[in-house]
Amino acid sequence: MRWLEEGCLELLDQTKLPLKVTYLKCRDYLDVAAAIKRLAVRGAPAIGTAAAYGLTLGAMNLKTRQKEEFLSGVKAIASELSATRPTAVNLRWALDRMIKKLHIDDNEDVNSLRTVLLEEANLIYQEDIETNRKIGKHGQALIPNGSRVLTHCNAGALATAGYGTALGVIRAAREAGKNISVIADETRPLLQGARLTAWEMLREHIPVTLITDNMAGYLMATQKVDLIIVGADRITANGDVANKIGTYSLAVLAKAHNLPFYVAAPLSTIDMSLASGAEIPIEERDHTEITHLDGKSVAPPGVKAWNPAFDVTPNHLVTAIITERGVIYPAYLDNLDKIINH
Ligand SMILES: CSC[C@H]1O[C@H](OP(=O)(O)O)[C@H](O)[C@@H]1O
Repeated sequence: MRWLEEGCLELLDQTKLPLKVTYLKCRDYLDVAAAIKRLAVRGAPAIGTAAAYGLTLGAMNLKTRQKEEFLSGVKAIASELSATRPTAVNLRWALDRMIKKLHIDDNEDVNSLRTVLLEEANLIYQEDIETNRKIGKHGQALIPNGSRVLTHCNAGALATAGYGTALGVIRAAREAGKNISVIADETRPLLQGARLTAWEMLREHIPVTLITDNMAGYLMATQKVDLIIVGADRITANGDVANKIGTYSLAVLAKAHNLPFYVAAPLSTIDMSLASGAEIPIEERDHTEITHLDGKSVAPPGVKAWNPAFDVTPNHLVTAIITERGVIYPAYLDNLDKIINH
């Protein structure tokens, strides 16, 4: 994504990848909200960053010059953007951070507040890339040379402002000269692994092998993988992890096969207000994402389908959480508060 000087947000339309590289020009917050809802932009940090720019666009299009009216208008837009997807906490984190910027200096007029919002959105964007590089630096130390790394969904540059979280660790390991290969779960139903992770890796000549989700167990049983690394959409105070549906199954399999299971995520993904994963709102999406493939029905008409977009991996199945501040091991999670707030 990039902010264009004429005052619009340009988004790579991820629903069209890998076959088409096309861009959306968002000129109002409603364009961004629609893009988030249909996963044209997706991935916890990416939707937070896009929402920050969406709020900026909304504020620019508010006609009022009256400050109180402007502030309540911006807050209403933030609520609409926040409601687009319930699970990734980065969406709310980014919007809350933007709103907080509007109360610092009461002498600001509406126009200067618009500038404050754009500057904060740019900061969120730049910091996310820096954060991902730090996650990569800490995480690559855990990846032995020659590792075959299984990942799920897409936690790459496409899911962030750039560089990626789980794929950022892979990028950092390769930048450190390690010979790393990737195995990508296709990640039904929306195929983020097949369409997006494979695309990112191939573009950078990082060896990648695509598998269907139901092959992961046999891959581990036949010793064709050395470790698993995934992203996250929300991590609770006890270290439970919400991530793309299918992550929990991988974590159970990793435990059964005694393989390391790493989660790479920025601290903005950690929600200390929730004690455990049972409290995480899990997005349920339209059943046609399951019954149809590329617009064509693959199931008998009228069949019911259950389509939770995420699941929750309990902390005891997580080997470590890799953040920009370092690696957190579940056994020390009671220090999470100190790590986040030190
Ligand atoms: C870097 S966090 C990416 C995270 O978000 C994805 O979900 P979605 O594609 O529905 O936005 C998936 O859970 C990834 O791990």
